[in-house]
Amino acid sequence: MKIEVRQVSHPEATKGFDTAALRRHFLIESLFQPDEIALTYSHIDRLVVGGAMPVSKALELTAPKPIGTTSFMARRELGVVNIGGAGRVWADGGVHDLDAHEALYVAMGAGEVRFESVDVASPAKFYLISAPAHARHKTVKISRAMANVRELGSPAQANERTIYQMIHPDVCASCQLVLGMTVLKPNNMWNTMPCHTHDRRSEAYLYFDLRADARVIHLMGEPQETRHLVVANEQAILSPGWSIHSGVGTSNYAFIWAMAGDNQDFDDMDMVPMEALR
Ligand SMILES: O=C(O)C(=O)C[C@H](O)C(=O)CO
Ligand SMILES: [Zn+2]
Repeated sequence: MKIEVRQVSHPEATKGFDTAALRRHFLIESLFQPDEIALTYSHIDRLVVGGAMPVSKALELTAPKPIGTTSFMARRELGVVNIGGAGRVWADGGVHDLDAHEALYVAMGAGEVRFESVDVASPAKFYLISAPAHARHKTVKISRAMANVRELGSPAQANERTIYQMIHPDVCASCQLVLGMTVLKPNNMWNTMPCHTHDRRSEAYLYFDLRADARVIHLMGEPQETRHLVVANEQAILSPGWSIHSGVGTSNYAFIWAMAGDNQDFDDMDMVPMEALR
């Protein structure tokens, strides 16, 4: 298992970052490595973001030093979304089969967590996102059918998309984590525009189902001081509370968003008027 620690960047420092520094601080380029769990520990809301890609063996989620407890789940909750072939997750004493686009909420105190692919020829790719937790809820599998569905956007704004809220107070209880998947309708390229910030919560995006030769131009930064990251398929971005998080693809794509912080209110956003963006 690998883990990289990223410190918090102040918005005033971020203004002076060149492309390489912006990418080093805010972009996670390689989450899915065969037979590896690759994690990034970010000090924004102590989010742990990563991927587990079991191929020839099962992979166990252990607790390296930055986690600070004897087991990973001792004082944390975990969201898992499979974006690959069929897979299985052992957690909380049970086995949970996860097909593509299915999610699992793993409760604090779940004990050992292990990941396995059903078919070596089509390995599972488990996206992982974890936040500190203070209470034990239920470990629950969330299919797309169980998600809270929100339709947003319009063809005229090239942003028609479906939001599947999966770890959300209307679907399952969690301490901090709120997680979902947004799927752009064909020929619609913009996500989260008009854009917003929410200083009460940090967020992470994992872009996926993007063609290998396509990119998402992800917009970040304070609304009056925007920067961009050029993002490839299966790469993730970290979005501190002060930053907008929006993107436009050169081709169709989907993404998984996840948040943690002071509240779980999806609609608690500070919308940025278009004329304020710089
Ligand atoms: O398509 C969107 O808009 C989103 O998915 C927005 C994210 O869910 C978000 O930023 C929630 O705060
Ligand atoms: Zn947001």
